[in-house]
Amino acid sequence: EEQEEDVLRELRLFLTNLTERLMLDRRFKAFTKPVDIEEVPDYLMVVQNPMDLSTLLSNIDEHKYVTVNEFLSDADLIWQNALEYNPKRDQADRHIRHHACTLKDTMRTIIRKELDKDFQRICEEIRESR
Ligand SMILES: CC(=O)c1csc(NC(=O)C2C[NH2+]C2)n1
Repeated sequence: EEQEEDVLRELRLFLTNLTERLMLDRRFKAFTKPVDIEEVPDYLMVVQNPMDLSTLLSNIDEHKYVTVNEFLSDADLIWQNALEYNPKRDQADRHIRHHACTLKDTMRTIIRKELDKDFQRICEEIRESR
C-alpha cells in the first residue's frame, strides 16, 4: 500500500546516494561503467555476471531492489569480479584488487553507519509479504 511505497522510495534514495558517492570516488573509477567487451574480449570468459556502478543506478531506478541485501548481492559482484579477473601478483592487478577491497569495505561501512536497522527490517518484511 502507500506506506510501503513510501518506504521503498526512501530505500531508493539511500541506495542512489550511496552509489553516486562511490561513483565520485576516483579509487573506484574502473568500476563506474561496464567493462568494454570490444577492448577486453576475454572478460566474459572469466566473469559470468558483470556488474558496475552505473548498472546499479539503473537497477535502482527500475525498482529492482526491495532490500539492502538484494542491492548488496549485485554490488558485491563488482569487487568479486575484479578479484577474479585480476589475480596476478603484478602491480597492475594488485592495484585494482586493492581498490576492489576498498570498495567492499566502503559500501559495508556506509550501510552500517547510515542505514537504520529498523528501516532495513521493514524493507525485509515488505519483501517477505510479496
Ligand atoms: C573492472 C575490472 O575488473 C578491470 C578493468 S581493467 C582490469 N584489469 C586490467 O586492466 C589489467 C591489470 N591486469 C589486467 N580489470
